[in-house]
Amino acid sequence: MRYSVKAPAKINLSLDALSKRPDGYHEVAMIMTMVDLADRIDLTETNDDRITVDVSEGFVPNDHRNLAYQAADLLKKRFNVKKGVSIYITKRIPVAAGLAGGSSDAAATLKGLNQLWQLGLTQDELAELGAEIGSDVSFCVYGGTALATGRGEIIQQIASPPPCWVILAKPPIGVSTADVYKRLNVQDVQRANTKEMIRAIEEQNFNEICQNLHNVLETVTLDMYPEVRNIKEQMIRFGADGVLMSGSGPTVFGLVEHESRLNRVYNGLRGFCQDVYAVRLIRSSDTC
Ligand SMILES: C[C@@](CO)(OP(=O)(O)O)[C@H](O)COP(=O)(O)OP(=O)(O)OC[C@H]1O[C@@H](n2ccc(N)nc2=O)[C@H](O)[C@@H]1O
Ligand SMILES: Nc1ncnc2c1ncn2[C@@H]1O[C@H](COP(=O)(O)OP(=O)(O)O)[C@@H](O)[C@H]1O
Repeated sequence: MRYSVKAPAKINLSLDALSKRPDGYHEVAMIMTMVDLADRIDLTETNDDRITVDVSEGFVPNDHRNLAYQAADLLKKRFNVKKGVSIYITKRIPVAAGLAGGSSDAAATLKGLNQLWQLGLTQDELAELGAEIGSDVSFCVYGGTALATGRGEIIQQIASPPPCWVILAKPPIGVSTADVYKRLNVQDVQRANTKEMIRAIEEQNFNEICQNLHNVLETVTLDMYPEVRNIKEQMIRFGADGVLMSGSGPTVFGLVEHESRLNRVYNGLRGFCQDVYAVRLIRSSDTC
């Protein structure tokens, strides 16, 4: 038996870190939404009670360190599954980019194995299991657009933003999420306007969404990597309507309302960056 699942990338339209928790994580308030740049997870049931992982890109681990492996291992142990699975990951999402590629692969594996092994788990149960793998996995189980709080695992789904293009530009650096959070001083950052961002999305007000783009982790990553600051400046220079770094970076995204401006922004960024993508927001009514 085989089962294939798409694993879309996410961008953070707003990311606030409110405090440092006793467990070492940060209390966050984030608005996240999916774009149609996705990995593909192919799951093939085996009878040898083993989990194997192969990845189309060599620099992603294919053992217990892979988040898709961890998702399969969690389900096998928690539900005493004796069958095995061969996992093939076709990577399209840049790695260590602030786009939750690994987290989305884990979420897609949870959803796919729930079907393949007929576990009968609900989406909420899968999201709860996902939180044991990583803070972004719960959101990736639900998809759509959501307010994420706690360490990122408490999900309240909200309306989809109005349709627009998204230019993603990832400079050739890998950023450690842990390192960025470690360097963050939550007392010393300008708060994000989370409520205003939610209202702008619910009112489908594209200009207000662009005005309320805010990511407190930029203060760390832009100081560590000036090339990220430069990409932001170029995105604005070539005419994106709204610009922000996604997650812990280094990917910068530009929101573009009208397709007529898309090529100028895309081609402009290609002059500064190899990894540039023109993608669309996935509205929750879209199939994925
Ligand atoms: C920054 C964000 C924004 O969406 O995404 P990415 O940039 O990774 O895509 C997320 O908060 C990343 O989520 P995720 O990548 O799943 O983080 P985890 O694996 O759970 O944690 C990695 C490390 O980041 C730090 N961490 C993570 C989440 C959080 N709320 N506070 C933290 O301090 C911790 O040091 C933790 O050990
Ligand atoms: N399925 C996976 N895809 C990508 N990276 C993975 C995966 N499993 C584990 N990793 C590891 O996770 C880190 C990057 O995770 P990723 O989700 O791509 O970045 P980010 O958290 O910045 O969005 C890398 O160190 C990579 O080796």
